[in-house]
Amino acid sequence: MTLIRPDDIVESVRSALQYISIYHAPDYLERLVEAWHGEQSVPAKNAIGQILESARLAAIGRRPICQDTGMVTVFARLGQGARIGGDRPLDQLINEATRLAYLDAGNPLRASMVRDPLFERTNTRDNTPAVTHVELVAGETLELIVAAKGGGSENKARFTVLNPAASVEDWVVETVAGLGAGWCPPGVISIGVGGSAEKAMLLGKRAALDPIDMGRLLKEGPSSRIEEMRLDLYHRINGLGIGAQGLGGLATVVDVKVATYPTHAASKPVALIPQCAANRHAHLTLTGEGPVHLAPPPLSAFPEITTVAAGADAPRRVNLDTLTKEEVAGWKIGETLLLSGRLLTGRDAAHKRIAETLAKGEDLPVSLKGRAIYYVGPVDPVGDEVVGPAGPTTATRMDGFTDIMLDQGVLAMIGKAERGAATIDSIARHGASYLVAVGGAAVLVAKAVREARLLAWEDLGMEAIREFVVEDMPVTVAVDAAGASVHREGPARWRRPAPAPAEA
Ligand SMILES: O=C(O)C[C@H](O)C(=O)O
Repeated sequence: MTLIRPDDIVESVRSALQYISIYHAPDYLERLVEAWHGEQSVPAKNAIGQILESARLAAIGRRPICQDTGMVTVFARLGQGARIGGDRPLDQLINEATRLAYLDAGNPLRASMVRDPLFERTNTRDNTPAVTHVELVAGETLELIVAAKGGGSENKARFTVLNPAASVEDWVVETVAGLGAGWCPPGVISIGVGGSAEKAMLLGKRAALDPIDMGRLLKEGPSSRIEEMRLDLYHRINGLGIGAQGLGGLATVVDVKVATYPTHAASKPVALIPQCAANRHAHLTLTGEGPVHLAPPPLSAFPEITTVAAGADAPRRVNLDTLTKEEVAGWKIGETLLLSGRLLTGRDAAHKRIAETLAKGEDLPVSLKGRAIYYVGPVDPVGDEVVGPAGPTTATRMDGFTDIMLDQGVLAMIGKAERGAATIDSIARHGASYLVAVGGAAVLVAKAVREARLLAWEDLGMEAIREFVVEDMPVTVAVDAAGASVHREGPARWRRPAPAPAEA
């Protein structure tokens, strides 16, 4: 019987969490580079380029690839010939590892977990608890898959039970078409089919963490019906034209996974799990011989890409301190802007509190008139950093508050992913604009922040209101003052039929 020491589990998981926060998985990166080379849509290519540029900066600086350092999810397979020493349950050991990894003094990660999902939603401040799944298997080792799943992609998980004769492919393609871009494409779509409702979800979740092998499949062709289905879905989803960040383009997925399990004759449960550009996971096997540490990938795995054009193609520069409606009216969707000046920050919890404060007839702690607001929850800074990685959060969640914000005089909002129809109308009515930064390019965005200070509501943790002073922060105009939306027009322009199976 193998004895696995509890401290070895804590150390292995701690170190894996730090590792995956910093380094993109090389197999994902490889496909992303291919997607970048093949992308013909300029805004989408630029977005992929920013993710790649940011990935390299994260690896060099040993800082998180995304400000959303995720919810820790661990799949454990304990061999029945192995025993974990001590009397602390495995989930407690994993929580301890999470606490240590997220509070690491050299590379603190963002605490995103809230206790009590229904009411208070108070941040636990150390990103615990993790979500742990344990399976007992034959063997004498402990296998751990350690993942950190971002909230934006987790929010887009979907489940259905189809009739046995219905097409899984059609449901998947239709569902992805309606998901929007909050899951930060280009990424992986993972499908779990069969079992019971919860089994299908777990199949999909687990398969999302398998190695990316679509490059091989495209080259060699399918050798099973599942592989045929994966290729079909890959082409049909990319044919939707969603593209990187939903800006319209050729690359929406770099891989599609399908996992199955026997099911009831009356059922066809189907889970759809999107995996974002921060495709973080590590696979460890503990054999009883001490903790496992992963060797960092060589820097050559991270290509050098420069994304912001110079000279005649240089983007328009915008001074946020003197922003006017007249200036905003001149911006057109798809255009890149370089923002400089003072920028407010605020996301879900701050918006809710702003609405509650105004509803009570009280003054806000900061005037919103003429301001731009960035939907962000940054990582805490270390060393000489002004702010830690600080990419955008999904703007769609702020739609319900947009009228209130615009009525208060906000002129521009910055986030990621699409806005709803009513919000777009409201933006146009107010002569404002919605801009997008690239989700997954968090280190690159943070480099543009020259100063950061807390303005209000510190108790909201990473969701507090801050003021950034930015210099040349790159953004793309997503909704302009005339009410045009890049997330509507981009995908419509790049949508195309999937190639027939023989051409694929
Ligand atoms: O929480 C965040 O910073 C981002 C979130 O994962 C999102 O994609 O909306």
